[in-house]
Amino acid sequence: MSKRTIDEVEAGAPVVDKASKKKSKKEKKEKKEKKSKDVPVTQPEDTTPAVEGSETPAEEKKKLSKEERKALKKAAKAAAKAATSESTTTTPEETGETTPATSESPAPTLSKEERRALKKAAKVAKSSSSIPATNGASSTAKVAISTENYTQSSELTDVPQATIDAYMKEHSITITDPHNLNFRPITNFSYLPPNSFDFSKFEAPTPIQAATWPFTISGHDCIGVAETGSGKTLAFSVPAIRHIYSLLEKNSGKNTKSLGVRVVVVSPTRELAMQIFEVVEKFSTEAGLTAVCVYGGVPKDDQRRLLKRAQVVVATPGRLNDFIDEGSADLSKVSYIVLDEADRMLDKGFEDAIRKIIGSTPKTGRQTLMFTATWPQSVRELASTFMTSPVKISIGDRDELRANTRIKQTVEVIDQRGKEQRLLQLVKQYQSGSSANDRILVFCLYKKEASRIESFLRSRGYSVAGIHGDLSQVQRTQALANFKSGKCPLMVATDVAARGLDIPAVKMVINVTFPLTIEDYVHRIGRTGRAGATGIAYTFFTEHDKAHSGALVNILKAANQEVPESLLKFGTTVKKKEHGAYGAFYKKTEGAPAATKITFDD
Ligand SMILES: Nc1ncnc2c1ncn2[C@@H]1O[C@H](COP(=O)(O)OP(=O)(O)OP(=O)(O)O)[C@@H](O)[C@H]1O
Repeated sequence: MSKRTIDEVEAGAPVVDKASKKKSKKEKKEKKEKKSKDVPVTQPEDTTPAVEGSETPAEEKKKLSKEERKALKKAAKAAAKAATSESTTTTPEETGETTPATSESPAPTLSKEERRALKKAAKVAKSSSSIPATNGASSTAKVAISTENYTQSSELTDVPQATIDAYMKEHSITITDPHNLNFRPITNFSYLPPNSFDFSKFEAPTPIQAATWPFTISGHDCIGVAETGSGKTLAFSVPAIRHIYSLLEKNSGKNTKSLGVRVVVVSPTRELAMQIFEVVEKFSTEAGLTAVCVYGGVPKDDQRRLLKRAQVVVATPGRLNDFIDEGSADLSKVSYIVLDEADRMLDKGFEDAIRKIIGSTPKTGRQTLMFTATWPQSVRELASTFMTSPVKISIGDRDELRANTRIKQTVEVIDQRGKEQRLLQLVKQYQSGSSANDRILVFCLYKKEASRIESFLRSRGYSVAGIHGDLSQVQRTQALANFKSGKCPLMVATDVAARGLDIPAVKMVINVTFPLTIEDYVHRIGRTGRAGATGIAYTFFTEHDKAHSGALVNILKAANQEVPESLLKFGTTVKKKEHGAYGAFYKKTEGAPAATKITFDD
């Protein structure tokens, strides 16, 4: 439990009866003799947990002498100043946004009186019997939370702590929070701050939405890791729109057009960018905002024109950088940036493009979010260089690579030459009779291979859609639309379709050739079993893929799937994945603050 701070005390320490006041006086005298030089650790300045039924700050201050109040004020100022000067996230004057100071801020140098007042205030707070643990996830009493951009709803505060604990445990939610905030998960849409979002088609927020929203809405950097198909898009889209709302509130009088681009979401593929855009555009339009999707393979003119008046941009890195280079994209006011499929975006192939995009946004006053289903060690160090004291939230044990457990995985060790016939058998078996229109997604590794498999299936009478890099964007978009609508329930794709695509009711994924990385395997099979559904995945494994056998065995075991003997024969050693710049091992940043890690796994 973190120490209570001056902010918390000012925000509302509880009523103190005479007896405790007397005791407090006595303790104060004893402490005074000890002359301790310690100063309580400061909390982030926008974190002001108030205790239910507590006093107002003014009432609380009455309990201190005039000099003590004065010293207290001075101490608070000094603490705030020290915290602000340490924090790398500063407030853009224009928006007046929150500046989350970090718990790593050093204790300021205080005078003797200030220290005394601070101690007294801390003691007054401590002497109350109704002070809960300050960590919302594990405390035993109700805590009302209020920060500049987020106030926990009173209904959520009223939820019994046992219910919150049960929710955290049921969904294996792990929050690593360097700020020691006490946010409860937003387990019901009605607990969100007032908004005009239409959530009517959903019952409740998914765990990644529930757990990240308080942190993202309140303006903190955040890494969200949750299984494929778990609703990460809404997890970052809802706070994105709220972010602009709060900018508008703070800039009342300004119209939306003069805001410029404030929100950027970057995605690794064009199709995923378009899919995210569909979600974001709906919310943006409802809020009277303009969103634009910027991606390659299509003419630039329309995108360029929309960029001039957009507040929200969803983009693939290449095209966005083109626009930055030609001066059509001004990212100098961006204050909310999301890397979706963050580990892919930080991978070698995209790293430079991402550096350039992030480098075009303001260094300070920017909220940076990263979302993914896979979070390999190899990218964590690099990620931290783009973020300020991020809160890390994972659903399930995601420090180790995990596949969605609702997907039934079957691995068949096979001879290279037998792949086509086995593929045909499976398609026949799963697309027959009443299941004739069930969607099957077939993954290949290479574009040429995808074309060949597509032709092969077509030659056997199947209507097949294809999506890979050798096709024009128009062909790709059409193929995906046909697959989504069910017009063409069989699609052959390369890894361009592996990540993020949310295609309704894909019954089965077949990996004809194993992907380049084990993370891609998890993403590929994650095209099925989405939003709580079940799914099936078949993977052909050959001698050529043996470097992946150990990692694949681990994935299968962790998801309680059968591990074939024939796969074990290839060995169980897992090769560490390396990042060119950071090597195979993630090294903790020297001097980083110890974060609070709350794990609810059994
Ligand atoms: N609260 C909710 N309740 C039920 N379904 C939801 C909820 N939020 C989102 N969904 C649906 O869940 C599906 C998957 O969501 P989404 O595509 O955001 O998953 P994801 O976590 O980003 O997956 P991936 O890791 O594959 O990118 C979508 O169809 C979306 O509409």
